[in-house]
Formats: sequence, structure tokens, C-alpha cells
Amino acid sequence: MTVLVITGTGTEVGKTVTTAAVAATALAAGRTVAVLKAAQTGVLPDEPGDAAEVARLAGAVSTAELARYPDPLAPATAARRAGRAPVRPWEIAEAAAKLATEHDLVLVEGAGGLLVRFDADGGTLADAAVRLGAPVLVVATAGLGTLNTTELTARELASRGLESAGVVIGSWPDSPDLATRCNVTDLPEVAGAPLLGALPAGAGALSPAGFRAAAPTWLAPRLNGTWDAAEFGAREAL
Ligand SMILES: Nc1ncnc2c1ncn2[C@@H]1O[C@H](COP(=O)(O)OP(=O)(O)OP(=O)(O)O)[C@@H](O)[C@H]1O
Ligand SMILES: C[C@H](N)[C@H](N)CCCCCC(=O)O
Ligand SMILES: [Mg+2]
Repeated sequence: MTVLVITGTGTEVGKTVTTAAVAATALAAGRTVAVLKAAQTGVLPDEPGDAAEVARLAGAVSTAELARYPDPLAPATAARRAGRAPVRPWEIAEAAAKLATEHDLVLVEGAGGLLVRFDADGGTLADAAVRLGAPVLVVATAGLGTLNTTELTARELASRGLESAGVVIGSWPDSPDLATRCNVTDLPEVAGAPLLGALPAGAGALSPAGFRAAAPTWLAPRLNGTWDAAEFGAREAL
């Protein structure tokens, strides 16, 4: 069973575009892929959610979404305000495990960061990852402030015995400042896990064909085992 849980150091860090890049890379390698958005908040019933955005960018993936709540809030809060049942971590795990029987790779995207609550009992995506025994990919921001939030996330994963699959920078700016360039060196250190790649800013605005062609190169350093910091302007920072 290959399930990869995709979390982030917060909301709006690029989890969805990173999920799409991982999916596109796997599809290009001939693997079948499913994307599970555990709970979608802040999107109306007839609007495309994160899973649909992944399919638009990456191509032929199966998509699933366990619940959708209109308020743009943490799932537990949005469910409470909607007067609807929350999504439980065991439901996320069960749905991912079922998809894994039918696909080579299942990508599970949470909502916001790792400890965002899904239910009134404090259930989180981390609880679902523990049930699945699945590795967790952490999407981080590029600039100043990311070292703290990435280390907090990594420590929480470690305290639960969860494997970190590594860190991906969700949006690498065209003109990286000093902190951003230094972070290429420091992020793997504070995460205790490899920096797997970085998506260029604006990646989500590429045409689907352009996105699919480029996505494997954003994550390729890991695949080749040779992350080249210089490629991202880091060398001057050293
Ligand atoms: N590399 C990128 N290229 C283009 N746009 C990006 C990139 N990274 C993030 N964005 C933009 O930033 C916003 C947040 O990105 P995204 O939807 O991936 O965040 P998220 O971490 O999935 O948030 P959520 O917690 O809501 O799921 C979106 O409007 C997206 O278009
Ligand atoms: C609505 C938003 N885009 C996400 N889907 C939900 C983010 C919840 C974040 C909660 C928090 O950490 O304060
Ligand atoms: Mg998202």
C-alpha cells in the first residue's frame, strides 16, 4: 500500500499545487494515482475543490473528497457551524486504504497544517497518518519564518512516530532573498528530512501541459539523489 499524506506548515503554502506536482510526476512514471481531499472547506457545492485542481493540473487521477463545508475554516469549526457531521481520522484512513487497493499511489491532502482539527474530539490528519502508517510530506514556505514552522511540524511528526517523507517548498520566488537562499541549507537540518524540491512561484498558473512537463523536474533532485542548492540561487548565501 502506497499512501503519502501531504500536509503543510500552514494554509495557503502550496499543498494543492505540490500534490499536483507529485501526482504528475507519478503519472509520468506510469503509475496510477488517486487524490483524497480529506475535507474541503470554503468551497461551494458547485465549485472545483482542491482535488479537482490537482486533476486539472496533473491529469488522469481519481479524486475523492469526504466532506465539503461552505465556511473557509478548519474542518471541525466549519462542520460545527454547518450543523453537519465532521470527518473522523479513521474515515480518512479507511478511504485512503480503499483507494490504495485500486491505485499505485494515493495522495491525501489535509486542510491547513498538521494539527488543524477535523472533529470536536481534536482528531487531526496526523491521527489518520498514524492509522495508515503512512509517511507525511511537509510543504513549507520559502522565506523567513519557515524554519520555525517546519521544525514544529517535524517535531510533531516525530513525537507520533510518523515518518517524514521530506520537505517541499511550495512556492519558490523568482528573486529569492537572503533568508530564502539560506533556507535551502537549513530546512533539511531543522526538518530532519530531505528537501525534496521546490515549485516555482506561479506554477499553479501554468497551462496543464506546461505543468505536467515541468513538474518532474521540480522534484527531480530527490529522484536523482542530488539536490543542487545552487540551482535555486543558494550558493551565494553560503
Ligand atoms: N507554486 C505556486 N504557483 C502558483 N500559485 C501558487 C503556488 N503555491 C501556492 N500558490 C497559490 O497560493 C494559494 C495557496 O495554494 P494552495 O491552494 O496550494 O494552498 P494549500 O496549502 O493547499 O491551502 P489549503 O490549506 O487551503 O489547502 C493558491 O491561491 C495558489 O494558487
Ligand atoms: C479555508 C482554508 N483554505 C483551509 N482549507 C482551511 C485552513 C484552516 C486553518 C486553521 C488554522 O490553522 O488556524
Ligand atoms: Mg489545498
